[in-house]
Amino acid sequence: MNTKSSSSGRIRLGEALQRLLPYVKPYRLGFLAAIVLLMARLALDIGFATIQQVFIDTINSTNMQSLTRITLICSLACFLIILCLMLQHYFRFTVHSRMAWDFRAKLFNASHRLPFRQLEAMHSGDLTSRNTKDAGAAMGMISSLVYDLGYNLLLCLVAFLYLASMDVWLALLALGTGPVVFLSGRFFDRRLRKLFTEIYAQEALLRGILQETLQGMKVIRSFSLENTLLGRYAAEREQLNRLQKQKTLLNALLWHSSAFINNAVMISCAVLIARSALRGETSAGEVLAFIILMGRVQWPFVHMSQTWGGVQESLGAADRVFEILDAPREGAASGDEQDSATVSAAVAAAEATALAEAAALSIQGLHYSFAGPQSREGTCLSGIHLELKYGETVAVVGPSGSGKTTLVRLCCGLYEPEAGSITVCGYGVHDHLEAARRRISYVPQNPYLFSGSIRDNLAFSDEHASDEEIREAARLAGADEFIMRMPEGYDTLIGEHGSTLSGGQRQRLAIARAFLRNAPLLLLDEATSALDNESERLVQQSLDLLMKDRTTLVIAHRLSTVREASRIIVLDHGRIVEEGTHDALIEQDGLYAELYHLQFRTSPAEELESASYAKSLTSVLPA
Ligand SMILES: Nc1ncnc2c1ncn2[C@@H]1O[C@H](COP(=O)(O)OP(=O)(O)OP(=O)(O)O)[C@@H](O)[C@H]1O
Repeated sequence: MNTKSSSSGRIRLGEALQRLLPYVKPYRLGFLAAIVLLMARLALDIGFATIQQVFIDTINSTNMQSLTRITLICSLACFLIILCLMLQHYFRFTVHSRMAWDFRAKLFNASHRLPFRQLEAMHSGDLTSRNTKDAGAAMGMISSLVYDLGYNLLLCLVAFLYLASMDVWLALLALGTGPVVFLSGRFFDRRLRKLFTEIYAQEALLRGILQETLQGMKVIRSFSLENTLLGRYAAEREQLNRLQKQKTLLNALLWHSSAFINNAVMISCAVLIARSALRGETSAGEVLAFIILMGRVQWPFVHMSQTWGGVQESLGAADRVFEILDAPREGAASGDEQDSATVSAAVAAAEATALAEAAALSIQGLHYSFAGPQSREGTCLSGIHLELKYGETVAVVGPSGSGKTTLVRLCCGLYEPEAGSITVCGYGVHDHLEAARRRISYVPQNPYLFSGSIRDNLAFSDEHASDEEIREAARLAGADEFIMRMPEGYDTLIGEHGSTLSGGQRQRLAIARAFLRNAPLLLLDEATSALDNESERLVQQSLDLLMKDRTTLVIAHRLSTVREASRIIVLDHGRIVEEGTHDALIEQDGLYAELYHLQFRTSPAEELESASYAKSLTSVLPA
């Protein structure tokens, strides 16, 4: 997905309207109220010209009583116009704001359904911009077209008819030049729309830099990178300034060229009507009414020209928003909708059969490349065959970049295999994504915690879990003790990404989530982050308990894990190059033996410690 500019996916106005108008439905009463108030304002606007005509003629007639009456009517009209404007403003913007939030909700949903590869390719700042500012700007198209453009067209028509009743030729002159004003503005349309798309993309880029900078503040400070990042921000900001300067120039040209044509026509018409007044054919009041009405015929064209500029802006934003809404959904081929409809009975029955017949995890002929199906470059995994029987623990080892993480992500259905299939407890990840995912617990190296309470973070695994179940999961993960020591216990807020917790505590919360989920297949990426010895021991203890009686595919970084695994598979350049038990592979003296000496067996003392630790664990684990 192009994050810098999306000029390729340009949506037409008709199509955009067709897709945005349904959002009006829930708020149609407020929407209609704003239209009715607009019509009232229109009537008052036109009526005001007549009132002013009478006002001036009354001044000339020096009749004091009539003057008082017309002054009161004039004030009342002013008051009503202001009242209409206020109420209309209230309804218009309340409805717009609600529609924009509904639209954002739909976009948020679609963003969650984007294939993971697409998400990886986009900057989160860009996606945030599309979900917030761009969505609001795209929805702004409805109010611009209905309230601004629609109102101005009507005002122009009614004022023209009124004017024509006074002088048909001057009315035609005032009307005839209007389209020239409007069409002269269309000259800028294409450029404006492209510019707006570029501005939105550039703003998204800046938001991304800001977001990254704030999140990486610790690293930035410790490496003294402030100036580098500020420089980068300034360069991108400068580019945004350049684009905004171009936009301002174009808008100035658009608005003022139309205002110039408008003024020239107004002055010519005013001179003609003034000459008629000098000849005694028209009263002073009629001259004033004529000039006001002429303004009402002409000005809408200037205003429409500006509104049209705003519509181009909305279309620029809509291009970026619809790009997300129209992107393919993750697991589009999956039969989960039907699956979830019939989930309770049919799936439970199927599960019994699946459990009896299928392997916990079956990977057949798996091939995956980051460069896409047509490319031979960037092949990440190739010809992977692997079966995990229920209760088995298989360790995956391999040099950095050999494809271990990618393999786990494919099992979770985050990537779509180019060839081959993955089945979890009998459910194909491709065909039954949700069903397969419900049978997986994934414990990553760096668990992601949400800002909120500990309880909320744990309940993500099972929203129906009771407090007791949550506590039991935390107990099993060795987390209950430190949670209870916190001021608010399970209600303690843990800050953004769990920033108030230590690495070991975050790991144990991730393990507690897995206990709570209680899925038959555990995918585990062992933490390599520098945990201190005590934390590592506690985390290891919880993990061993979690793995007990579960089928586990583990990216192993610990000696104890590889030793205890029923099988070890060794990945190299995306292929399984060795497979067997620890002892068999050591004897084979291939890549595993090499890795073992380099990666796992750092010192004989450590090996000894690890072996005795493994022994001690068996005594603490429940039978
Ligand atoms: N999102 C991505 N886009 C393109 N290439 C990627 C992406 N993620 C990983 N790769 C590439 O795929 C290969 C395998 O990466 P992977 O993360 O699966 O390796 P790994 O064995 O888990 O490595 P490590 O042990 O260092 O974590 C690497 O060459 C990596 O550069």
